[in-house]
Amino acid sequence: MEIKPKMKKNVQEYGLYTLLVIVQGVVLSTYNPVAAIIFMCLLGVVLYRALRVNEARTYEWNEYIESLSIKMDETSKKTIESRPIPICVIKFNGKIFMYNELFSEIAGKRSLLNEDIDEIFEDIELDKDLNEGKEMYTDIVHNGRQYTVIYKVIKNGEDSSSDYMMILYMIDRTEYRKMRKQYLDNKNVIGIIEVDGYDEVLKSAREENRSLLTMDIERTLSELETTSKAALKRISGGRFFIVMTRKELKKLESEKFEILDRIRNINRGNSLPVTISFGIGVEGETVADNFKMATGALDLALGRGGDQVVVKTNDNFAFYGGKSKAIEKKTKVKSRLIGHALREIIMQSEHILIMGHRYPDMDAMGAAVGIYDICKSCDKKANIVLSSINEAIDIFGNKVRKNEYYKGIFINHSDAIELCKKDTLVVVLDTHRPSFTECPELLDISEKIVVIDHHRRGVEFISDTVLLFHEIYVSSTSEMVTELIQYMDQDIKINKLTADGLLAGICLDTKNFAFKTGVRTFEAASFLRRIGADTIEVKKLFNSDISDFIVKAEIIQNTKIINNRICIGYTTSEIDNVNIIIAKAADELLSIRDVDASFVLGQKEGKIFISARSLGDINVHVMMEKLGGGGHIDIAGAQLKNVSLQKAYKMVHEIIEKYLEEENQKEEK
Ligand SMILES: Nc1ncnc2c1ncn2[C@@H]1O[C@@H]2COP(=O)(O)O[C@H]3[C@@H](O)[C@H](n4cnc5c(N)ncnc54)O[C@@H]3COP(=O)(O)O[C@H]2[C@H]1O
Ligand SMILES: [Mn+2]
Repeated sequence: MEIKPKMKKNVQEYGLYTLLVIVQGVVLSTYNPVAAIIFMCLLGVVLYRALRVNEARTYEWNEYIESLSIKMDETSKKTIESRPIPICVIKFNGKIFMYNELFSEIAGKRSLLNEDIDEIFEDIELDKDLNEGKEMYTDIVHNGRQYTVIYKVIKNGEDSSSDYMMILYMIDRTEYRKMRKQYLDNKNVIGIIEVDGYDEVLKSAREENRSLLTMDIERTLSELETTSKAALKRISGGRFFIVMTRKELKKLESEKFEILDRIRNINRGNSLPVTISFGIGVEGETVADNFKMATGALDLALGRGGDQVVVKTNDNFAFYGGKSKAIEKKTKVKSRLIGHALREIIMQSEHILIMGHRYPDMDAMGAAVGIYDICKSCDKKANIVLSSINEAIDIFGNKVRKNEYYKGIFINHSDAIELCKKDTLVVVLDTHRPSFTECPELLDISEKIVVIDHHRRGVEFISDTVLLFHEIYVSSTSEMVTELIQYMDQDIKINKLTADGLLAGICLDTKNFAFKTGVRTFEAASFLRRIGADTIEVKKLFNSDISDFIVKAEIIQNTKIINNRICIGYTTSEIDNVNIIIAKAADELLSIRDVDASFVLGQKEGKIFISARSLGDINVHVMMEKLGGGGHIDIAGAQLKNVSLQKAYKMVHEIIEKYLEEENQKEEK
C-alpha cells in the first residue's frame, strides 16, 4: 500500500502552513487582539474540517484497495471452489489463505482461514523451494486415509511485489494402495529346496533309522507348507518344489527362515547334519521367470556351502543362514571326470593362458605352476599371466623365474591380451569373480574359459565356462589341481619346484593343516611329498623380514577384544606387503584363548585391506560380503577404496556389533 507515506507527507505540509498562519495570528494580535481571536477560532474550525476530510479520504482509499483484492480473490476462489478435487492455497508461512469445500471435508473442519497447515496434517513436509511452477509431491496419512499431495509455488499477481504462495492438491490414494498391496502380496513365489548331500546324510544314519530321517525331513517341510499356506511337492530324492505368495515369503524373511534351524535339529543318530539349500525366485514378470530365478538362487546357495536360503529378486540377492561348514564329500569321481575333460580341452588348444586372482598368493601361484606342468606334459605352450611378483609369492616367483625348466613362463597383461584369441584356452584359478582376476580383459576375448576355485560363491561369477571345477569343501585350489594331476589319464610329469608350490598353496590355505583340512587334503599332500615336495623348502617360502614382525607387533598391541570373543586390530604402517601381514596377524589372533574370530585392517596405495578369520562358529564370509568382499566361512577378506582407515575400522566394528546383537536376539528366542 503506497498510500501511507503520501499521507504523512501531506500532514507535514499542513503543519507548515498552520505554523505560518499561527505566526500571522500572533503578529496580528499585537495590532488588534479581538480580530486575532476571531481569526484563530476560524483557523481552528478550518483545521478540524481539513483533518476530518483527510481521514474520510484515507478510509475510502483503503476500502477501494481492499475491494480490488477481494474482487481478484473472488475470481480465483470461484475456480478453486469448482474444482472436483480438494485444493488449498497457503502462504509461505504455512497459513491457509484459500481452500475449497472438498478440502475442508478432508481436514474435518469448516473454517480453516489462517490455520496452520502443519497443525491440520501432522506429517506433511513441504519443500519450500522457490521454484515457481515445479510440481512437487509428498505422501501423507490423515484420518486413516493415504493422500499424495501435489503442490507447486504460484505467484498471487503479476508485479514484483506480489506474494509467493503454494497451491496444494490432495489425491486420495487409499484404495489404490490397498489394491496394490493386495496385488503384490498375492503374487507368486517359486522355491526349490534341496537337502544338502541327501544320500550322504542318509547313509550317515543307521539303516533302520533312515526312513525315520526322511520322514522327519518331510514332516518339517510340510509344516512349512501349512504355516506358509504353500504348495509343496517332492521332485526327486532330496529335492522339493514349493509355491507360495509374497506375503508369506515376507513372514519367512522377517523370522530369518527359522526352517533352517528346524531342519538342522533333526536327529536320528545321523553323523552328518541335515541341512537344506533353498533357492527362491520372486518379482519375476511371469511364473517361468520366477522358476528360472529360483533355479539360479539354488545354485548360488549350493555354491556357497548350502544350509542357507538365497532369495533372488529382479536385481538383487538376499542371503539367510549359511552357518554350517560344507561337508567333505568322499567321492573323487568328480576329480577324475574333470581331470579327463581338462586334458581333452588342453589337447584341443594351441595356447593356454593361466591366471589367478589379483595379488596372487601361494595357493593361486602353486595351482598355476601345477596347470603349467600339465600343459607341458601335453606338449602345449602355456604362460602364466602376472603383472609383477608381489610379496606373497616373491621367494617362489623368483625361484621359478631363475629355473630353466620354466623359461619364459610369466607374461604381462599387454602381451597376454595380444596373444589371446577367441579359441585360446584361459584357465582361471583361485577365484570365480571376473573383476577379481589378474587380467579380466582376457575373459572378454576368449570363448574357452576354465575356472578352478574353492571359494564360496559370490554374486559375481564367470558364467560362460567350458569347464567349471568349483568345490567349496576342499582346502585350496592347489589341492584341487593336485587331484587333477593324480587322476588324469596321462602320465603327468611334475617338476620338484612345482610340487613345492602346490604344497605351499595347501599349507597357506589350511594354515598348516589346521583349517578346512579333510582326508583328501592329507592325501594330496602325501602325493606331493612322494613326487618330491620338500617341507623345509616350503616353510622357507613363507619366511618374512624382521620389519614384518614389527608391524605384526604393532597390530597385536592395538588389538581390542569385543565381548571376549572377537578381535579387531589395525596397522597404520604403509608397507608394501601390508595385506600379507594383516592376513598373518589375523591368523595369529585366533590363538588367543576364547577368541572365535579376528579382523585386521591395513592400508596401502590409498586402499584399505581387511583380513577376517574365524574358528568356524562365526561366518566371516557373510560379514565381509557386507563390505563387498568374500572368501570362505572362516577365511575371508575385503578391500575398500575411498575410505579412511578410521572409517573402515568403524564400519567393521559396526558389522561385528550387529552380528553380536543378532546372535543375542536368536539366543533370547
Ligand atoms: N574382495 C574380495 N572378494 C572375494 N573374496 C575375497 C576378497 N578379498 C579377499 N577375499 C578372499 O578372502 C580370503 C582371505 O583373504 P586374505 O587377504 O585375508 O588372506 C589371503 C592371503 O592374503 C593370505 N596370505 C597370502 N600369503 C600369505 C602368507 N605368506 N602368510 C599368511 N597368509 C598369507 O592367505 C589368504 C588366502 O586365502 P584365499 O585366497 O583362499 O581367500 C582369500 C580371498 O580370496
Ligand atoms: Mn585359495
